[in-house]
Amino acid sequence: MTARTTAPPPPLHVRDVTVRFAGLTALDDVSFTVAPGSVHAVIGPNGAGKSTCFNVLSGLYRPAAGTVHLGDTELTRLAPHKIAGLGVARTFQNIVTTQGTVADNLMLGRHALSRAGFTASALRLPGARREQREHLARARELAELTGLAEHFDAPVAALSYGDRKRVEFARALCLEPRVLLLDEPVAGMNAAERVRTAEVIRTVREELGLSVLLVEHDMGLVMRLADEVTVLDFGKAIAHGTPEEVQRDPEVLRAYLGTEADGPTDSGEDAA
Ligand SMILES: Nc1ncnc2c1ncn2[C@@H]1O[C@H](COP(=O)(O)OP(=O)(O)OP(=O)(O)O)[C@@H](O)[C@H]1O
Repeated sequence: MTARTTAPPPPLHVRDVTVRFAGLTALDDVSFTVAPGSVHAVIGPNGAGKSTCFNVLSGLYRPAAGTVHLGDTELTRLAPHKIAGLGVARTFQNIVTTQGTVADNLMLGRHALSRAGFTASALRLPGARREQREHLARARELAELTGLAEHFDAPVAALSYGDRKRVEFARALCLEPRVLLLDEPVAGMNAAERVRTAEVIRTVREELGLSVLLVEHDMGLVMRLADEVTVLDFGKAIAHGTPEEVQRDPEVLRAYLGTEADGPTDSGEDAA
């Protein structure tokens, strides 16, 4: 029994967000909405503002203007741990765990949800022990869902790169998010690992009913997985729509260097 959420997640609204670094406008009045339970991708050429957008959503950057809301709750300018606590969890592009076992890493994710205090856990009081067992059972379920069950007690350092990246993914899921932000989830993976990760993302969305917002350069993954795509270019949102719509959008083709051949097309050898 993996499903936890009974109600669909609230929509995530990004409204008129602007971020400036000295003279550079990294995000310029960007708006989009991640619909409940959807997979929404943010794409764009290098330097378009995708990471900046993620950093605003997860509380690492404060926008000069604009707001982010999860349903009616405003997230703008909250600290990252508060945003995570409100149900928006993220993975990082370049952080891949090498310490401890898979179980240890997933339990770190559960730690934020722990009701028993540190002292009660350290003293192994009965309530804390029960809670610990429940968290471990849930961590095991999420390891199964992300294809890591057979490695649950294995040291992370012994896993393949793709499996290690999925440990990060599973750890974010351990926060029981309603919206999951995935920053280049298949970056650096080989073709087989990309296919596997795409399947896992699809399964997780279906089983847990959460919304997924992803930044990804692998257009095969984006085109097959996303319900909706927002295209950024030089900090502006130049297109929104289904993968098919944005692939045909002349503005998008121009942003990806002018011709259809250079555009965000699916090469056919990518994920899923
Ligand atoms: N901390 C920062 N200080 C100054 N400029 C920054 C900072 N972070 C990003 N930028 C600039 O803001 C713009 C948007 O960068 P961002 O990293 O968001 O783009 P991106 O779409 O994620 O690019 P990539 O696909 O290459 O990762 C770029 O011109 C970048 O150089």
